[in-house]
Amino acid sequence: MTNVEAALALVADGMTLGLGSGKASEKFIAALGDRVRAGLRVRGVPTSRGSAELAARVGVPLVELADGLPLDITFDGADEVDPQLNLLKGYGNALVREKVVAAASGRLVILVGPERSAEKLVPALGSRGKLPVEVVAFALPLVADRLARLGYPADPLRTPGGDVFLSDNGNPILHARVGPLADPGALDRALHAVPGVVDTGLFLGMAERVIVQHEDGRVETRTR
Ligand SMILES: O=C(CO)[C@H](O)[C@H](O)COP(=O)(O)O
Repeated sequence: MTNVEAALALVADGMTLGLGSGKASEKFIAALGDRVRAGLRVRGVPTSRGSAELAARVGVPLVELADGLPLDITFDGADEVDPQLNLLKGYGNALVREKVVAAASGRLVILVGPERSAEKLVPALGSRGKLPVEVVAFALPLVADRLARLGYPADPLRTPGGDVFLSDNGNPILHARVGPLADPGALDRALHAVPGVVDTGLFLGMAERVIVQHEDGRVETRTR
């Protein structure tokens, strides 16, 4: 059994599902498409243009968030998972829509691995060194300055051509250089207090379970 198969076992006919972004989510969406073509009736709310395109290609019916509320389960990936199942997300730049869709769901189930699973299971969030923060373009200098004062220098993500990258929401994303965070909740609150911050990659107290596929193929489910 793979972590995707373990996740699919949670899906029932008639559910409305949040569809995450990134490689783990893409595997889930592709496998969900197989089930839909075999007769499963579900609807999906995508968290990025990429997930929407893949879901449409594999035959998963999509609905707008307004027509999907309340969602039953969101399946997504993560960049870091701490022992309490707090998450750091957004290396794939879909953090705002991912957090909105997760918050609109009764349950958030996270798929990790097999790629980089050992690296992603961290003792403290921030261990991989990067925290994405989406901001309103006008506020970029202010938020970068506040981050630097907090001890986390940050630069906007750029395209290969050197332009400031814009998310699906049309906003820049600052990548703050962080280390293991002693109090991620305090940092999240401090950042949300800065005008122009749209959201951070800290998903605290949101995940119900994390289904890890270790590099040796073993599947482990962690619940909160
Ligand atoms: O937060 C995300 C995108 O914004 C992804 O869920 C996260 O980056 C994990 O992606 P992958 O499954 O490709 O490792």
